[in-house]
Amino acid sequence: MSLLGAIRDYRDLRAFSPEEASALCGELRERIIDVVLDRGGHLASSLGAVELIVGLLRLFDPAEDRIIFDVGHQAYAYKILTGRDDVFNTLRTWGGISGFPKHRESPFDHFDVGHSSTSLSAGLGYAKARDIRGESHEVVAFIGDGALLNGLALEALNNVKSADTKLIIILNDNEWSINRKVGGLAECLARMRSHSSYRRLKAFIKEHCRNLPKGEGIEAFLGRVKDHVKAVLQPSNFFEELDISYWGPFDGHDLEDIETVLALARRYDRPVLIHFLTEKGRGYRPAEENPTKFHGISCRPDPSLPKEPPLPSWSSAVCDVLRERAAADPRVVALTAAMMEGSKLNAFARDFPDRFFDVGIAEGHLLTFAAGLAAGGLRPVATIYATFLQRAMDQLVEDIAMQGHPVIVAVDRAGLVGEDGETHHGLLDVCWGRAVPGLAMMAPRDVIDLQAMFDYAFTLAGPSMIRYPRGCAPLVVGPEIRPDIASGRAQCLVEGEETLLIGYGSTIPLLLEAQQRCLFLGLPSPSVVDLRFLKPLDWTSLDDWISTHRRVLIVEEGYAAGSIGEALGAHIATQGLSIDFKVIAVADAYIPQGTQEEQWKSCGFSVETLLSQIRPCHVSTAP
Ligand SMILES: Cc1ncc(C[n+]2csc(CCOP(=O)(O)OP(=O)(O)O)c2C)c(N)n1
Ligand SMILES: CC(=O)[C@@H](O)[C@H](O)COP(=O)(O)O
Ligand SMILES: [Mg+2]
Repeated sequence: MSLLGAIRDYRDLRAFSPEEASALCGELRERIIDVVLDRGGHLASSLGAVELIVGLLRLFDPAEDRIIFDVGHQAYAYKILTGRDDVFNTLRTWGGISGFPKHRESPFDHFDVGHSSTSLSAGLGYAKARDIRGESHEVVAFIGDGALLNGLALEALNNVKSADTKLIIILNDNEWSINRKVGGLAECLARMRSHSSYRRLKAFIKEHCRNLPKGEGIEAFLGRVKDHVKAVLQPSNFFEELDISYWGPFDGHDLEDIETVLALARRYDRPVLIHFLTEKGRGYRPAEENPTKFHGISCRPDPSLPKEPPLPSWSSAVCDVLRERAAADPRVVALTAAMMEGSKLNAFARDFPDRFFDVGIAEGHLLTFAAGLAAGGLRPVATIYATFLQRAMDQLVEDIAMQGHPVIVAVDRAGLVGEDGETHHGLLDVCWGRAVPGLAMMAPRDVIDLQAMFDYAFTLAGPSMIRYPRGCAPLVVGPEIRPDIASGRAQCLVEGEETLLIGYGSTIPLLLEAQQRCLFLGLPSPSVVDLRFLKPLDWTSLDDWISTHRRVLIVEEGYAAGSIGEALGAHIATQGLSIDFKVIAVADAYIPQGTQEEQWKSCGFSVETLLSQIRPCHVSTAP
């Protein structure tokens, strides 16, 4: 029987010999590789963290101690070892387990994650709560070298001293974010990787740990560590300056090293950061060689499905537009917050290296930096996933919109995103964006409108937001001829009767499909309208269209609360119109992982749901 198969409980790990523990790491890697190549997921990060997780579970007890992951995309081995091996093959599927820690999934997942750089703040909170409640468990925050460079993590580091509590920080340094990590602090960390004084400190800790007497002597030893730290640290260490003991760097794949130092950390009474060096993708050659490609991979394509020539993704269509604009206008610059790969900006970065900025995982900074670039006379396009825009709403309001800076915020992954699940959906940008004075908001249904909207946004003197979903961008949807985008007009794609179907962006193909199905079923054809502009809304056209229909259905890939539908409903009510009105949007809930299709269906984005709304109207008019 395999070692993994023999484990009934993570506590069994403690009885493993060092050889068995290290063999177990090999088995965990095989399991992760098998499932993730099939299901998709965050392969490279999880492979790199296996020994650290095994070490943690041999030294700490998550039933008592709190282990908090950052982003949570590296925690697959933890899931497997804390009772989820038998369901691990349901990873990221509808009804299966999440790709991220979830406290509702397991009592050993102490903090839900997905967005980065929260582990230190949450860890400090847990630690302080422990102190105030007079408890004595350990709190461990596990953070990657990319996530550590985010403002939130730095704020937490700054707070460690005044919080005056013990926190163990595991820094999992694999030298990568999704792409290479960037910035001055990244370089500072890189220097620590090789600085000889840190190596001497490591040698000191290892040597003394081995001979550390149990119980007695620990305080004296720790005093010596402190003195030694002072003696060897030249130049000053960023973490030590913040009053956080820095230990390392250690080999994050050497279980003996890991366990030695974790054992010491348990007995230490101060906040400590332990710097481990790991290899992203460890144990799977393609991922070791290309950690960016294997950071996150999709599920294996179904071989029974016909292979259609792939359409460009929305992200690459945007990159094409930006390259074209940048070639024509030297003021155009493009920005990302650590998502160059996902936002498909590689070609822009290659063609315009001086006009491309990856600011690291720093969404707030991204938007204020863009505001400064615009104020300085450039035409910045800040690309950002809708979910991560949540981190920067303040900057969108205060630094961009309120001051009227002509920044284009290109909102990628707007809507339901599939397998990453609830932490990664972009369902709030419309409700919030709509409320921001002075912000123009658009949503293209195809590449033609995408180009037109960017062209138009570049002519504006103020800020704009263009939202598009995860997935492929259709080249043309509906009529190719359309109202000039500068008119701000919505477009009626199909003139029908009785029912008016309204949508924008991703929901337009669905509305057209429903309209076609009505024709097929012999029902009256509904009208179909694409809003194109979410702010300002084209009220004049809408009033005309609404007044000639008996039923209005608006379908939006965003939360219903604060939706365009909500505004439309209020408008219809104030006009005192007697019209059947319904909003199909995402209900007041978090939508779990699954395919985008499954999530769409669960939210009522299906032809069947639309037909069920359209039919009663028809039935009521039947003789
Ligand atoms: C707020 C936020 N911005 C961006 C991301 C996307 N993202 C997920 S993992 C990651 C890289 C994290 O690097 P690191 O912490 O070093 O972990 P590694 O993948 O190297 O293990 C990024 C940018 C995110 N999850 N949250
Ligand atoms: C963990 C994380 O936040 C990213 O890796 C995210 O999963 C990327 O999503 P896409 O696959 O949509 O680029
Ligand atoms: Mg990293």
